[in-house]
Amino acid sequence: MSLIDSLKDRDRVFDFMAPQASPVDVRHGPILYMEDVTVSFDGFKAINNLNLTIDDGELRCIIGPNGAGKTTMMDIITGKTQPTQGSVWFGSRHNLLTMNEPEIASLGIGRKFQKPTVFEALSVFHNLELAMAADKRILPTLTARMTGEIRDRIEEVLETIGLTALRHQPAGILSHGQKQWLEIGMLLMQRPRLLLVDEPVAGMTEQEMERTAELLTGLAGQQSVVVVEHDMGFVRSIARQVTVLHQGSVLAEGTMDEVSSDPSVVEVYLGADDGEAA
Ligand SMILES: Nc1ncnc2c1ncn2[C@@H]1O[C@H](COP(=O)(O)OP(=O)(O)OP(=O)(O)O)[C@@H](O)[C@H]1O
Repeated sequence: MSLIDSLKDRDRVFDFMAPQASPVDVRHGPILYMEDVTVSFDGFKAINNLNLTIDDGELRCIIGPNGAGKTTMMDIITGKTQPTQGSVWFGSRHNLLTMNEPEIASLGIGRKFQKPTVFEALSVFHNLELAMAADKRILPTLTARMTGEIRDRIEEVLETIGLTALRHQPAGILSHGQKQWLEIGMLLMQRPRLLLVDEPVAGMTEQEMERTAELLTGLAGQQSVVVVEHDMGFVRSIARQVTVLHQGSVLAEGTMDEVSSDPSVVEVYLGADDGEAA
């Protein structure tokens, strides 16, 4: 019995992961639009009048010192945190502030947390199959043809994440970097429109970082990708457009060269202990 067969009765467990159709309307504007967003924690503004737009297919890097509000910003987009004020739209149709986390995930917003959470005892292939099995558009009507399509999709994703040769290996034996790619692959199985990726290269070797740069730049275009990252070398290697957050607001936006020569950015980074923007 295949893993998908054995999971047929368990799909409810994965409700929060299962995307429906993705009717995101980007004909007249960006895929993500945040306007005047503020989040207060006991009076402290972790996000303060934040304005941010992400275009369809764009790869955007978000940088900023510790406590700048990067995680809170992602929590708002995914529905984990509700802002005190402002608006957040996914395309021109979906007001994310009226939706809960599972509804937002089902629109096609995937989030990759810093620590990989793959199923270590399962093979690389079965991890991807499991991610697809969460898709309720497929599960109730699973047929031989659909199973073939799932296999094709798994092959495609294996190729994208560079793990084809390791498909039958248990995920537990993968390196840290390979686990990160597998988890990105698990998100890709559901064809997200927007991927939020938190510190993807923390703990990676130089070689893994290079491969991750190729992977993320290759994904852009097919979906929008927002990367929060502290490693400035990595950001420089992938970023076309960089947004610098500071004290919950956008401090600067532009190419890496533009933001790293911006005096206000230099000042913020010189006053911080987690790296330089140059
Ligand atoms: N639930 C919460 N209650 C109170 N304060 C919070 C809460 N969540 C975040 N904060 C505060 O909000 C500010 C922004 O935090 P956030 O984690 O979003 O920053 P960050 O840019 O992701 O930082 P880092 O780079 O260190 O991960 C910080 O000062 C943090 O202490």
